[in-house]
Amino acid sequence: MSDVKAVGNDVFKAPDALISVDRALAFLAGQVSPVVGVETVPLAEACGRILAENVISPIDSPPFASAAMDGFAFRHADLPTAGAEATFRVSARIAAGSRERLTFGAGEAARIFTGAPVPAEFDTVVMQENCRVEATAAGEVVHIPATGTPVGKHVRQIGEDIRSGAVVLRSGHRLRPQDVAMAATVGRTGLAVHHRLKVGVFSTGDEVIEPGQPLPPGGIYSSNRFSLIALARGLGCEVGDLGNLPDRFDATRQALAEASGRYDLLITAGGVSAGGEDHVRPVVESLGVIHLWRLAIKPGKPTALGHVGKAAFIGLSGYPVAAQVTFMILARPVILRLSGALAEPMSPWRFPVPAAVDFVKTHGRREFLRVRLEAGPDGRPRARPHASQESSAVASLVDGQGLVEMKEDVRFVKAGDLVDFIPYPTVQW
Ligand SMILES: Nc1nc2c(c(=O)[nH]1)N[C@H]1C(S)=C(S)[C@@H](COP(=O)(O)OP(=O)(O)OC[C@H]3O[C@@H](n4cnc5c(N)ncnc54)[C@H](O)[C@@H]3O)O[C@H]1N2
Ligand code: MOO
Repeated sequence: MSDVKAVGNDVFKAPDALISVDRALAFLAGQVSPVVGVETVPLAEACGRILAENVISPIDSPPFASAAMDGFAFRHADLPTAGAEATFRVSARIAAGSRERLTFGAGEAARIFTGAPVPAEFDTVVMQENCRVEATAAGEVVHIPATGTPVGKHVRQIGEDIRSGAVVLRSGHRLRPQDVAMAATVGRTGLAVHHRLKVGVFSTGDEVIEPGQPLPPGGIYSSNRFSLIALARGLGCEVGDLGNLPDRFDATRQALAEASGRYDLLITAGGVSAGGEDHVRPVVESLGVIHLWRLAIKPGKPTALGHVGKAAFIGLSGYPVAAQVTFMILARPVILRLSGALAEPMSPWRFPVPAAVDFVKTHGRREFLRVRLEAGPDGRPRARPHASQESSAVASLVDGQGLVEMKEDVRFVKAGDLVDFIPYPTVQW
């Protein structure tokens, strides 16, 4: 995020006004730009990284006309227009990798194998299963049916997949296994990619206890750092676990100020709502700026976005479900844009799925329900909301496969109506 005035200044005048998710995303799309440098990595290390160059193919692919099947290469014009089959003399054997320059006369064919170069005189390959080979005194011959193998069949033409000079991968793209394979296909050994975004993650709260410690009265085991660190790593970030902040202004201020010099983005969970012990937002305001705070989203209303010094800042709700859902919807595009992944959409893809039951919503926030997909009567998946939609109900996330988005103005969805389903992230997302 660049150092801009808060877009939501006007809404702060009305204490109950919330910023819509669309408005927040539009603001982020306009303001967040890459902050990370570029390095070259070997192809084997490139998956999951964000490309920082357009990759242009210097070659045609396939680089030569090649056989797509094991069989016989021949000149289609040598087939008779009448009669059941034609007989060709098999005058060569061409294996994949062959570099021999062979010449052929009329009525000749070549035994050829998948991936082998098709000689210039030939234009067609017939599968070996479809012809008859015969050993004669004059050598091997092959009988090829006159019909059933059209001209050009089973020959992969030069440049059929990729033309020399074509852009095969675009800058800003997050590299998947198939993309790395594409780079190799055009001969690359390394790629220019963005440095990994450095993300520091804090949890907050005096009640928050590390797993492994005895649970005191009023204590709760910390889960947020585990989910948020995993989610950020899944987006390719280099993540620092910065521990838990106590509910004290000074300690929070010192920790955020110190971390802001070492990370591109700081993420906190908890301490951003309106209570007297919620110090995170006042601390960020004292060190930098809050661009957006209080969104019309459920769960995760108190989410805050801003800057601490040069570091971008995202303050998520402490409620575990709210923290994870708002990460998926709001932190994800911020991280991708800061990381240089400009080709990624701001919002995750949604897929229409029928509702298994009636869905009711009683508020005007955009809601993300945790749902389980179950097989409907037609065998197709349909979405059933988890029994508890509380922001604290970790089981609601564990139990299902994704979220259903209910827009601000939607109050009721009938069983069988299509709803927008967003799958949960997997290890890399
Ligand atoms: N008067 C108001 N109260 C609240 C409002 C409001 O508008 N006015 N908003 C509510 C909403 S909505 C949410 S969401 C929460 C968010 O509050 P915070 O972001 O300040 O989060 P905390 O209060 O620190 O924590 C909430 C909840 O989550 C537990 N928690 C915190 N950290 C962890 C952790 N690392 N692992 C597991 N659980 C954690 C914490 O103990 C609390 O129970 O505010 C409402 N209040
Ligand atoms: O926005 Mo909160 O997560 O509803 O409790």
